Amino acid sequence: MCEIAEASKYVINAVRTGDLGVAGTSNLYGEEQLALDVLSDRIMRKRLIHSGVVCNIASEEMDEIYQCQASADGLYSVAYDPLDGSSLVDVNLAVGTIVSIYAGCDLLQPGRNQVAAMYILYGPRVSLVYTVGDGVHEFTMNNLMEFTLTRENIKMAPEGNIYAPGGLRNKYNAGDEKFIRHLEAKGCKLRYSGGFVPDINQVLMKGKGLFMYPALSGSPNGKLRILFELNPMAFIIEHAGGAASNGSIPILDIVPESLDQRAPIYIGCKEDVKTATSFVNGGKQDVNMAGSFVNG
Ligand SMILES: O=P(O)(O)OC[C@H]1O[C@](O)(COP(=O)(O)O)[C@@H](O)[C@@H]1O
Ligand SMILES: [Mg+2]
Ligand SMILES: [Mg+2]
Repeated sequence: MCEIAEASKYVINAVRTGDLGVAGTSNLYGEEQLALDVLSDRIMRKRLIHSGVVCNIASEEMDEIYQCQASADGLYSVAYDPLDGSSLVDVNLAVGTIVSIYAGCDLLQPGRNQVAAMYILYGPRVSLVYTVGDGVHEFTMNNLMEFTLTRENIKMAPEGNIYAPGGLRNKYNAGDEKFIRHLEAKGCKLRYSGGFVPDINQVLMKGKGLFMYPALSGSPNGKLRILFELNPMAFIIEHAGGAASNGSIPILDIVPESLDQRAPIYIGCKEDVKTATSFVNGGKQDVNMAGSFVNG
């Protein structure tokens, strides 16, 4: 984890001053890679190899698992998104690195088996949030580029009034649309940046609210990736007292079958996630066209 923290210093340097162009290659999702995606991936991989404690690595920007060492003895495997939200760098919005860590060599395990998860947020300040299953803690980078502890044992309220909804709303299914109307009728504030790391960080640090990226028409599994994005964030949010669901089961209980598997997600305060899933599953509440809601 210290090696990852070190790597983030090079990633933030690349974000601040690096080439904003495309790399001319595409990743395993067929998405065009930016030069910054490729560089951040290389920085992370190099540090993880250098750590000497990693056997397998998988990343959003690599086509297959990279084996650092063959033996699993006392070693860890790491899945990561080196530069989440990279298409926001050119408009100077916040981006981040997301990391998931397992003991041994197997990366296709339910997220609940993670031994640690962390993210680094490159915003106006650089912060690092992690859990090893014993509380969620935040470090902030100081002017010497050292991380100092700024918040310990971060906890979320049972429900909140912020929502961050991803995906085109005209592609939402009826349950998700009703849920959004329910939030609007309740007076919740829309706060969506388009970067998963800052959007999750906001919900976690304010301690209230929910992020969702639901199934869309034509994309039944939404957009976000289980291994590189959803599992680490779900692990952190659950350890802060929140919840994360794909609409039916906890994200952390999904057994992944492939590296590139995606899932819909509702993540944040426990009660908010519960309400979201009840709407998605055609629950009790209904909202009329004017936006006020009625029980039915
Ligand atoms: O542009 P949309 O559809 O709102 O999607 C936003 C989501 O896509 C992402 O940018 C995907 O991540 P990458 O930049 O790593 O591809 C997330 O950070 C964010 O939550
Ligand atoms: Mg990503
Ligand atoms: Mg990415």
